[in-house]
Amino acid sequence: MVLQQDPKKIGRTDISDLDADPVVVWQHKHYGKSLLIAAWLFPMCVAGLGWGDWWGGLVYAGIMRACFVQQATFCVNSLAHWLGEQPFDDRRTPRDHFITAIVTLGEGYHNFHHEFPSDYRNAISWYQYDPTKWLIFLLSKTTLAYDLKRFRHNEIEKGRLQQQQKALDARRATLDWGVPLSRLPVLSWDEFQFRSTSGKGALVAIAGIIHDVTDFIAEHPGGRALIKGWIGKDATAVFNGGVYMHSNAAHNLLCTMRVGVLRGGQEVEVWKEERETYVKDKIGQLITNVRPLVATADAA
Ligand code: HEM
Repeated sequence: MVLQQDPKKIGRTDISDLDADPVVVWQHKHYGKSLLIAAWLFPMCVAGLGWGDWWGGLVYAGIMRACFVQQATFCVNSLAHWLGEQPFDDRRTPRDHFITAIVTLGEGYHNFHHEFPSDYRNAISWYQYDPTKWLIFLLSKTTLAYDLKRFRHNEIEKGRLQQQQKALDARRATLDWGVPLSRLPVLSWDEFQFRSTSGKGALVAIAGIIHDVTDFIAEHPGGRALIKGWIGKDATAVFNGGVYMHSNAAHNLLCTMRVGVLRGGQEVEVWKEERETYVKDKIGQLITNVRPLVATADAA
């Protein structure tokens, strides 16, 4: 910011969008004059015409700029890396924060700017304080159209959703979802049945996963008999609507009882038989009467 850079060394940036924008081109051409008017003459006239204090306005404008605006601008490189969140990408350091935005006239929503550097905005939501966004939106339709074309709403939403997903994943990791499938032993169907009958736990297979329900039999809201009747068997269908469509909470509870995975996936015993679980469709073909399975394994 304080040294004259050699463009040959640092390379050039494509500013065709800015060149195409009459407002930006006008401001660039009349930079010195607009600076004098906006930074000095305008505050001087407000104080002079309003209260007859011409010098006061001038001094105030100078002090404000020296003490506040210029210092505040550098908050982008300090506060913005310290306060707030990173709603678009957490690999880059700048963060979004309302306080920093107020101090820096909108620059505090810097995380967006780093993710989409060619978009002129810092903040994108209407309620976020970014005067540049409002000004350019009002004055220059061309810049807006150019940027929106390149950085579609879709891409911005993806970034937002990813961050929300990360936050959810972090919360999710604090809860017990049972032993991950990858760490469970793989058992054959015969092994599963042998263990169930030889007193090595009350095992029930559901959706290809073996669960030890020993401690839960007495607590089962559907009664002991129903759950006991499925020890050593595949209860996928009955658990998922064949007898009772269990809630998400029941699926989550089930996950905490996992002890193994069935080799070859699930054996849906009920579906092998032609029982009342099958109904005929309009053209007379047999279709299953059981509602679609809830992916129990997904809970992990
Ligand atoms: C194997 C592990 C099982 C677990 C962890 C389990 C868990 C639960 C839970 C938590 C409920 C309360 C309602 C809900 O949250 O959906 C429930 C209700 C029920 N369960 Fe199970 N269940 C299991 C197996 C079974 C089996 C194999 C059957 C049937 C063959 C069955 C039949 C029922 C019925 C009929 C109810 C409803 C009780 C009522 O509302 O009066 N459950 N179960």
